[in-house]
Amino acid sequence: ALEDGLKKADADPSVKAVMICGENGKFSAGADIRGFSSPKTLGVALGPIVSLIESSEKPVVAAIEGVALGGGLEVALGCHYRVAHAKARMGLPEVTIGLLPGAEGTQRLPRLIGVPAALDMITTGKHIPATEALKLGLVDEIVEENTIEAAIRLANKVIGQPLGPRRLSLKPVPKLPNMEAFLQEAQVKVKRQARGFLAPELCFQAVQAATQRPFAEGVRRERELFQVLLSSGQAQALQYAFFAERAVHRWATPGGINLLFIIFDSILLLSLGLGTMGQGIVTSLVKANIPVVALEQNLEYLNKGRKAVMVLLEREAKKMEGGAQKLDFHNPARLQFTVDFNLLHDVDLVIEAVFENMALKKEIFHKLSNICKPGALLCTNTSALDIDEIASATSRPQQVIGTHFFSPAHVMRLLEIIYGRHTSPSAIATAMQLAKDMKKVGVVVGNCFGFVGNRMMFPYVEQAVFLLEEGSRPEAVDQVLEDFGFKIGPFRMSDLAGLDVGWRSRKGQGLTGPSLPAGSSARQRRGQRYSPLPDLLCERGRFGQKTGKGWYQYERAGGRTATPDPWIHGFLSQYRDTHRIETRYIDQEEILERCLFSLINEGFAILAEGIASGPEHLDVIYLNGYGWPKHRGGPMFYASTVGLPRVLAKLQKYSEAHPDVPKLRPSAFLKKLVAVGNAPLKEWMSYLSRQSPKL
Ligand SMILES: CCCCCCCCCCCCC[C@H](O)CC(=O)SCCNC(=O)CCNC(=O)[C@H](O)C(C)(C)COP(=O)(O)OP(=O)(O)OC[C@H]1O[C@@H](n2cnc3c(N)ncnc32)[C@H](O)[C@@H]1OP(=O)(O)O
Ligand SMILES: NC(=O)c1ccc[n+]([C@@H]2O[C@H](COP(=O)([O-])OP(=O)(O)OC[C@H]3O[C@@H](n4cnc5c(N)ncnc54)[C@H](O)[C@@H]3O)[C@@H](O)[C@H]2O)c1
Repeated sequence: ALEDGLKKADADPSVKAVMICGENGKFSAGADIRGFSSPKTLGVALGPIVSLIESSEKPVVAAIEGVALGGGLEVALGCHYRVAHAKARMGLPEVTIGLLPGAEGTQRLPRLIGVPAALDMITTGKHIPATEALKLGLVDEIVEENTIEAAIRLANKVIGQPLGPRRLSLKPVPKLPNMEAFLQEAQVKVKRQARGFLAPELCFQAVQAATQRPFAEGVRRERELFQVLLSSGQAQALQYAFFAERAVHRWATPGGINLLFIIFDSILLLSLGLGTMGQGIVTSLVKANIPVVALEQNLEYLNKGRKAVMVLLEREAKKMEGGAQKLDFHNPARLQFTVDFNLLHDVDLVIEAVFENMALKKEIFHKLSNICKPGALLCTNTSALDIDEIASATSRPQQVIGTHFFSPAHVMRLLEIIYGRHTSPSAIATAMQLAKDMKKVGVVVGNCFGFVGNRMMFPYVEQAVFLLEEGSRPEAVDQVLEDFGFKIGPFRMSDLAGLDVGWRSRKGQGLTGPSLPAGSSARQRRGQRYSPLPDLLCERGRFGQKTGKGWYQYERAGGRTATPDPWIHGFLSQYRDTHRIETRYIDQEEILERCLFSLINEGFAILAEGIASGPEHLDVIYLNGYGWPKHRGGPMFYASTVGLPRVLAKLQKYSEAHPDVPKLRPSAFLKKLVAVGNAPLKEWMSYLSRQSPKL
């Protein structure tokens, strides 16, 4: 249509100028992402159309409202002028779906805004607001009112002016005094951050081509690189993740009705407990412009919590400087700190984030149930405790729900929303709306120990520790998983989170500590293999970063630089001697498979139990809460790319070698999917007779 319209306009002598706009207040979100997996649309090339726009003998002006992203922005770059609405956003986000701008954007953008800014936009995919676009010279004008009228005004003004200087393909790339050095440094940075993710590096190469070759050759290079990415499994994984994230948003009642909710800017929300999690939750709520009351158990904790929240908010406010939105946190009507439980009367929603202790949580929920107004929703941030048991302490279990934030809560996007036996659909819908308003990804899951994310994480960490018993080292295991793409491996992660957290939980479960029955075997619990290694470290005060020692050593307590610790190596070999474990060399493949396949196996069990509605839910949780490498699409997608028969065969092999480890025993659901012929991921759930009871 664009091509036809342009040709008509060019041929019609009564047309003096052209304005291109989008419909319904949006310029364009770029190419249809679904088209990349459909051979039918693959023949359609946008680049030549952008060139056609640019070569028009009549001035073409883009009127950018809403978004101009990807191919949309590339169309705008082909125009001779760009007018944007002040609220519009622009970007080349192709990298986030595993691609690069494939319609000549990598060649035109550096010519317009210079290499550093173009490289930043193209390799990160970030969206920039119109105000920043104006500063960069990406747009010629921004307007508060009618963008289309403004674009037509500009078009009329420039009729008859020479178009050559406005054709970006004819412009040279602005020179830098140190272009070579700049590019070298930029490439190192891109490579370091990519950790096996191809697209940022190929984006870099395309921009580099713009600095080294004439426009037409640069375009050829862009096309070659685009094809490499298009046929890579990584692009498929990221595009799957794009739609998976949107699919988990579509939440409906059993009757198919998507209920709606409270308008959050008019409600008062209470955050209870201002520790690590409470601080991040309050910060996120303030950022989302939701009025909040923060409550602590006493003044000492309150003052400590208030100080920490203020530091976080000041930092956030700084980041937002120059943008359209301001953080309003000095106004007591927006943020209040208190130790007075009477303030609970007026709140519409409570998020409890006190210590992870069932007795305390029940006491608090009993109190909340008595004090809060009847309609108030009561949410708990527990990491693993039973939502039904917490709800049983209230007279309104239908309004009790788990809202599991991830640390740091003002940064991590994931919000696991856990419904209990009695939780009402409107409570679930309200929690989903809260996630959306906080710009988080809400994923609704069922109630079980550890819910989805932590439950899948347990076998992964368990395998990592078993591998140490059998002969590996923390740094070797971490290296394999970091090479796979995780930001940090399981041992660095444990050191960061604090080994004492798991220790407390295991004591609570009677797996270690004073409640462990006398005479228990050191390496067996309830008939299953158990590793006391993490407990032994905790008994020696090695809690990780906070104590300066854990699986690694650190420069000081609170230090962040992990160094392999000879003490740990000696301790492990002594431990193996004590328990007569024969040390063996464990290769990278075994490390990777035992850690990942045990996690995936648990995912299949979760699906079969109806704890999650589909594999996309598990993947979205892992991509947004657990640092699973995005270009691998999430654990269940990864399993589908490895092939379920291979995952099953490997689990069978490891399970035979370790019969006392139930988490390695292949789940019945995985076996079924293999038996029906390695069903594609989209069809997995159709092989389950029982769907989730409520969703
Ligand atoms: C024109 C020729 C195409 C032929 C293909 C052949 C290729 C060969 C030639 C190469 C040409 C390359 C061109 C270019 O360089 C490549 C691209 O443009 S890739 C696409 C780049 N754009 C994006 O990545 C934008 C992605 N979208 C977003 O970021 C957000 O959706 C948004 C636009 C900011 C809006 O956000 P929200 O308001 O929060 O809404 P949702 O995110 O929930 O979206 C609503 C709805 O729209 C669907 N959707 C959004 N963008 C796309 C898209 N680009 N393609 C397909 N679908 C899109 C989204 O999925 C939601 O629908 P739902 O999934 O809920 O049904
Ligand atoms: N830390 C994490 O990484 C993480 C991640 C997800 C979920 N969680 C969960 O979040 C909850 C809080 O964890 P945390 O790490 O923030 O703990 P924390 O120990 O840092 O903070 C708990 C806070 O609760 C306060 N508190 C205790 N009793 C109270 C009462 N009666 N009234 C008001 N405040 C009270 C304490 O004073 C303390 O400040 C736990 O359930 C935990 O399992 C923690």
